[in-house]
Amino acid sequence: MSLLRAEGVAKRYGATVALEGLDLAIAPGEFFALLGGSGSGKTTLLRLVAGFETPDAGRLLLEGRDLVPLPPYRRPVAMMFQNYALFPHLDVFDNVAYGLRRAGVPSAELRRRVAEALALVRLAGLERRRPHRLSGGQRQRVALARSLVVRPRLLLLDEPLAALDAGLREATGFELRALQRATGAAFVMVTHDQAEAMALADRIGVLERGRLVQVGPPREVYERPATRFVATFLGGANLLAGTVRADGGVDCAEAGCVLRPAAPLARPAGSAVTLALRPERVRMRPEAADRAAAAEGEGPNATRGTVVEIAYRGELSTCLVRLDGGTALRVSRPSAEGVPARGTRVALAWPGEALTVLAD
Ligand SMILES: Nc1ncnc2c1ncn2[C@@H]1O[C@H](COP(=O)(O)OP(=O)(O)OP(=O)(O)O)[C@@H](O)[C@H]1O
Repeated sequence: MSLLRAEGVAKRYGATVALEGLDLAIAPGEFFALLGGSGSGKTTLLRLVAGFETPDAGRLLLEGRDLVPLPPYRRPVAMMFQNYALFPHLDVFDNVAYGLRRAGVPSAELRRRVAEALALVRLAGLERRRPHRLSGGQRQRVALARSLVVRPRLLLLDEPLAALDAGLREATGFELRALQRATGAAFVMVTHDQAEAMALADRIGVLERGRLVQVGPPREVYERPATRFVATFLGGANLLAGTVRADGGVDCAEAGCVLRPAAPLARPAGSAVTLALRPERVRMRPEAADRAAAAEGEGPNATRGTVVEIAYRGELSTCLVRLDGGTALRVSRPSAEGVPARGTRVALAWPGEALTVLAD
């Protein structure tokens, strides 16, 4: 049985539709990432589940029980806010103990559970510090301890890593995963960072203007995006528009070749279609390098162009290749393999399974 079920959940603020008929099921112990651009409704969904807002329509069930009539503190749900929302006048111990005191937990048990939570986030020894004397990473861990000490079945995290610097973010991400495994709670994390969502989550849900447009494991969502938005939001796919041929291929003037996906398209000849092509799936060779390259730029799924820009991104470099038809294609490859210089004529080719047909 799923831990949390959202059925047809809708929320608007005046004329603004924040969420529209949203259906979602979260499994016990799952790490789920809600991914979407600014204003897509991510925080609204968390606030509805936590009980800080009421849905206009639809149902929210936790283990089959209706959550909506319950006040926030009666829900087996904790929320960690983006700015951590620590009490500045309370020290670490009292910040973490807050929820237990409110629930009337006796003091011996309270001390034991706070110690346990602080050990879990590796903050033992800092009990008497106030938040302003902690680093950003330590504050984040106090906020986590405060959320976990109440032993929620579900922890909601709003951009938990956003306030940390890049170096700390990856390490903290690993810690979040380890904490999630250790506690067995389901985590639902909101983020606008696709790399973070893919690295941490068991499943990703992509929100676009209040609608969940795709839900699935990171690899599936990345490799088989359902819509243009998902294709470009996750990893910046190339979008190629064309017309379906009678043989199931696609005439694509902008690519300057016929596109041939792994399976022929079952759409009427002449219909318009858009396909996604991931930058890292495109092979690229200098045009005159050898005979193989001369053949590589011809036939289906192959074209030619000129490297016009190169962006070095550490592990990967992305080249912008201006095709002879005028369109620019993004092509990335491991920096260690070397990248052709700007101005180099290149032959490009890709396998049929690198093409994904989009719904819109
Ligand atoms: N209290 C409110 N009053 C009016 N409009 C609101 C309120 N809260 C959210 N909205 C609107 O609802 C929509 C969804 O907002 P939400 O905060 O859920 O987005 P988000 O995906 O979390 O965005 P961000 O990444 O920028 O935090 C936005 O258009 C926002 O302006």
